[in-house]
Amino acid sequence: MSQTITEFDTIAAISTPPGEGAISIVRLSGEEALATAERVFKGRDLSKVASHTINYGHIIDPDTNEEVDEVMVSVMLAPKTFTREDVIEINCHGGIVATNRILQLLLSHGARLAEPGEFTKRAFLNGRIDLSQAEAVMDLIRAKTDKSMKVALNQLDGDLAHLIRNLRQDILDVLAQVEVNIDYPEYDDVETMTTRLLLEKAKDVKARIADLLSTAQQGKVLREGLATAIVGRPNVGKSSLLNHLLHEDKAIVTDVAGTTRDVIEEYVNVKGVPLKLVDTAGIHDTTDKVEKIGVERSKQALAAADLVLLVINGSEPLTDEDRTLIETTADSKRIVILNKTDLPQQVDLADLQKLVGDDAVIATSVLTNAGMDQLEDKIANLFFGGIENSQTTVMVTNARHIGLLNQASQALDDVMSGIAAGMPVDLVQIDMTRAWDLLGEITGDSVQDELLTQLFSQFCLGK
Ligand SMILES: Nc1nc2c(c(=O)[nH]1)N(C=O)[C@@H](CNc1ccc(C(=O)N[C@@H](CCC(=O)O)C(=O)O)cc1)CN2
Ligand SMILES: Nc1nc2c(ncn2[C@@H]2O[C@H](COP(=O)(O)OP(=O)(O)OP(=O)(O)O)[C@@H](O)[C@H]2O)c(=O)[nH]1
Ligand SMILES: [Mg+2]
Repeated sequence: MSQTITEFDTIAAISTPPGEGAISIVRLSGEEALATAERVFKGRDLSKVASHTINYGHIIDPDTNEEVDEVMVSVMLAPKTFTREDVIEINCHGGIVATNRILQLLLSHGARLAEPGEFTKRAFLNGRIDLSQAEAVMDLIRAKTDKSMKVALNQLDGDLAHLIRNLRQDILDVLAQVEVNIDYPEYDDVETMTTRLLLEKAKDVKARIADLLSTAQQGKVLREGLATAIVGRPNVGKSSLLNHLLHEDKAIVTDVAGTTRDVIEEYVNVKGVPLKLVDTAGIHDTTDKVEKIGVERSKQALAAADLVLLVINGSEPLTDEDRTLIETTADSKRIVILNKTDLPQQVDLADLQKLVGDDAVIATSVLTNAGMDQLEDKIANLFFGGIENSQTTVMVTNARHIGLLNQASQALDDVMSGIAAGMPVDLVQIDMTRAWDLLGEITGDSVQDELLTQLFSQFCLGK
């Protein structure tokens, strides 16, 4: 589909964030991009300048002759452009008014407002990038850590696409071989030979898909952040811990129990692991109306968490509430933190270890910093075994890709069980072809229009 020549109208959008800034970019793409820009630009004759040049001049409203802004205009002619179409970028003074007026002028002189992601969609439809690369553009913009940016960048460079293409090619090769065997049988046992070929390839491709899927858990965390709930009784130091991990005094900390009344959410980068950190109101029985709602929300955050940091105050004896929390979080991935170890201790570390079970307890003092580094290491190791240093660069980070890989793996299982059950080769072929199709949806080689529309609609405007 990426090879078909399609006619596109000329689109325009503001490609920089809305609001005040030093410079804003209004971007145009399509056959009429140059002509549209020329209608509102006074300066050098843009139709005569070399491609890939930037040109000083003014934007003038041709209907009123009014000067709108002083600008620099980049002229990039097809095909060596972001969309493979003619692209014009107007670099204007940042600020909402001038930028919007320029966009409006372009819209009334030949361009249409781009849909979100439409520039990137064109890069895909015109064959410059595949679908996984287009999706990587968005991941790159939303990346929260160096590592997640690197993974997205590799995907943008086509690493995942390359891997998927290899898998598809291998399947195609074996399907072609099967056809030949069926059409020109050279041996009597051609059926056995052919099923063996299919079986071996199904096993091989399935194993390679499994490798990719094994990166998915990490990949998803890199993309979305690990939902981490800090829970514990009131006043144990939850908000202090959040502030410490953030390196910022975000949450209010006081010695009054019940200080945090609502759930606070912040992204932090702990040794390369992006955490979506949720500070919660201390969980306990309360009659205070506001606090009660906070406690309910804490319980919800707890239920939604990928990781629980359960904080216990070592300077006070364990209470029933502590014990209940230890019990209710037992099935979650959790780290138990024995805090306030700078004060005289009322909780014995060894006893607590025993009570908690397998999980190591980390003794900390947010006040003196003791144990904090150990805690950060533990969080990082729990999920990645030190992903920051890992060499894996091809990672599956995208829920759509994960779903398709799982389905393809299932189709390969069907190939194998079909063969085991002695199904005729042409039926087995169908499952093998299905695996090939499903993998093609990742790269967009076989993909439905609605899916494209839905995917690109999640993009930023002007991207
Ligand atoms: N001003 C500006 N900055 C930008 C972008 C943009 O569109 N405009 N980009 C938008 O995301 C990113 C850069 N990405 C780009 C990717 C490909 C091509 C491009 O023209 N590719 C051609 C030719 C490459 C070449 O000259 O060798 C191609 O691949 O055929 C341009 C930008 C980030 N910075
Ligand atoms: N000595 C000592 N005090 C601490 C430590 N961590 C927190 N505190 C103090 O304990 C008090 C409560 O801390 P917060 O972080 O507000 O506790 P919280 O768990 O968020 O409390 P609520 O929001 O009320 O549930 C504050 O006075 C903190 O300064 C610690 O490690 N040692
Ligand atoms: Mg608090």
